[in-house]
Amino acid sequence: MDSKYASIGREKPKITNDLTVKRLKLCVNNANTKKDKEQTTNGATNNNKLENNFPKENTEDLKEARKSLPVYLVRTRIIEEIKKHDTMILIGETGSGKTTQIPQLIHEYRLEGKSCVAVTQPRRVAAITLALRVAAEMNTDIGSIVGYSVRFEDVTSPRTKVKYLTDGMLLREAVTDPLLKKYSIIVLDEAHERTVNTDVLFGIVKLAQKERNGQKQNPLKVIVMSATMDVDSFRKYYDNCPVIYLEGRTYPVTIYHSKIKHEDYQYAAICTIFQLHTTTPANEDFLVFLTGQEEIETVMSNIKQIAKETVGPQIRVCPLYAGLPAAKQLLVWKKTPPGMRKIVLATNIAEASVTIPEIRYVIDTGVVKERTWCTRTGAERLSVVPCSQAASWQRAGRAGRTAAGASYRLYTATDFKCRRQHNIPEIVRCPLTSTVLMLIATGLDPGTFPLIDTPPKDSIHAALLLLKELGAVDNESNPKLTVLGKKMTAFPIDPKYAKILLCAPEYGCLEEALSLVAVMSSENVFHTPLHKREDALKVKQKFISPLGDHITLLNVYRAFCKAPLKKQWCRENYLNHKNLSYAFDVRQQLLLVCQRLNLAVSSCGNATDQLLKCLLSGLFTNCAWSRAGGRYVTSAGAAASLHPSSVLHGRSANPALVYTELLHTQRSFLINVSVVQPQWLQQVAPEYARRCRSNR
Ligand SMILES: Nc1ncnc2c1ncn2[C@@H]1O[C@H](COP(=O)(O)OP(=O)(O)OP(=O)(O)O)[C@@H](O)[C@H]1O
Repeated sequence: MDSKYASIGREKPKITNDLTVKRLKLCVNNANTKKDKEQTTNGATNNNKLENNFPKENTEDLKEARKSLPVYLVRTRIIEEIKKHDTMILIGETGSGKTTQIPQLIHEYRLEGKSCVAVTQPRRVAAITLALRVAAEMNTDIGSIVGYSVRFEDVTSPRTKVKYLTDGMLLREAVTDPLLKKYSIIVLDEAHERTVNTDVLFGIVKLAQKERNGQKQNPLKVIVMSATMDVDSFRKYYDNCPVIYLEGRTYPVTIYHSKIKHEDYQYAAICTIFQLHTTTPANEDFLVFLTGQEEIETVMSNIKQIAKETVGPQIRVCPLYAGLPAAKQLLVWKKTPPGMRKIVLATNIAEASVTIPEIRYVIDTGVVKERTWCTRTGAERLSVVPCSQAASWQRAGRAGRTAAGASYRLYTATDFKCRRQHNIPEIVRCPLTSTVLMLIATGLDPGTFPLIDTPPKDSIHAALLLLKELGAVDNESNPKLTVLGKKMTAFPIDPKYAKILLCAPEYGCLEEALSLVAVMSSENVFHTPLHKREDALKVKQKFISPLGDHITLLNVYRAFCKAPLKKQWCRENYLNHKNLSYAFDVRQQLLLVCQRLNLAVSSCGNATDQLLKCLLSGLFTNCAWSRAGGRYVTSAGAAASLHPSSVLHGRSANPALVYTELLHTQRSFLINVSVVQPQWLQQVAPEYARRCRSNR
């Protein structure tokens, strides 16, 4: 072993028993119909205090639990290493105690001095639950010594010494404080995730450290952590910094691979759930990885249906995905009564960092929804792809945290071995407009900024061009932020959407623009169950505007706000209550930013032209022009059709449209589309109109 690689701790991890599962059989017993007495937990709470859903544990028990963690057992060695090095990489098994213990130890040994230790997380649910857990372990209120900061929510105080925050939030802090002077130690956790934000943050922190440590004033320590990261790339990036391997885990996790290849992973997941459900004790909960909200809702309704006809403990099914309001996400942590099984259906947001205490079995479908982006056309491709080996290990690591567990992989061992080892960094496959804007706002040059993996040159160029056309920067070659651009950075949303809000006072429609941007920031608000499709479409008619999807969405949102019994009203109108409530929350937050910027909040009433022009002022690059046969061509020259979900689908063609998204599946589709007048483009974005005329 390289002498730079230290190894601390106990025996090797026990996570790699490769066993195989037999062909799964669905266990349904019609003779023993059991009513699912549990009313769904979805939206069952109007209690917005997040911590109320988080189980409270006895302080003495928590102290004992801490003492058994591998990290705790070697704490003095770890502290010595942290004292010795400015930067280090720490690799430790999932559940070994990296994220909850290292920041606490730093504070116990007062290594943070007079300032604070920041611990970044790629996802908000992880940042919140970790802070709650650590506050409980330290027997302190959340928001005092231990706090968290996530988009739209800052639960910290001047006393805070250990702060969990999303990497997006730390990036936003870097805009006003590029040297991150508030922190003496920054822990970059879950480094393997390779989101755009994490990758950019690595660079920001590296530059801040170089500057601060060079001046020998207020030096900064950096600790990079993960269970499954690509150590060589990171080590090279951080100038061959030392790597500490921490061995040992608290409980073993047995891995089972499917013997056969499954054509339908949802079906295989349901079969596995019921096979385990009928053969394991009720207090052993399940965590199932799926790819998105719609899939989770389908599987959830199947489980509830099958459970009615199956012998076994009562079931509570809990969804967990990014679009779910935070208070509802935390219902996953609420304890079930004895004799009831919890089945958590989650996207990859539950893949890293989180501990859901009673989870004993992970059911890993082995897939993830991944977005890729085409620089030339602006089309996004959303596809379900096999997840990396690192992701599979992380998923398995959600079991075995408070007792021994197992992970059932619904793919074969051979399939696993053929998969890529690590995630493809998001930075090489996603649009970079927000990132480039943030870098410029922080005073950094996007062209020379140090990144672990360099994005395609085209992506940076496309981002700079768009920012120039949005009026956020003055030019593309040596970009400086304009006054408008500076205001855009105040909004935690895509610069195109921020531009819509900033232009809205000019069109007298900020009330409506806020509602529309909030709904567009949420997942689909329409709920169209397959077996009630006709009914749902009939009910939808009353909201439909002949001008298209945006005004239709606004009609839905306005009606939702007026409805006294919102949940019932949503049910009757085939609308998704969760997503509309989320939009409501987002609108409140955006309104606060608008008020801070002194924007005039007026309403255009039914003057929809004003609102659509305003929409176009942010989305002018998203225009499509009519062609023969009901087809359209976008300003960037991509041929596309209206998505069947659009209210304009099947109606006569319009000369010009504005769309929210261009999605490529088997074909290219325009999603969320409205009718605009062709001459409006010239009025709202004359420079862009001239440039794209050649494509029409
Ligand atoms: N909310 C919680 N409820 C119960 N136990 C918890 C909770 N959070 C943490 N723990 C306990 O602390 C252990 C360590 O958790 P921690 O998140 O620090 O591990 P980690 O090494 O960072 O894991 P990962 O790499 O998966 O993020 C867990 O395995 C579990 O035993």
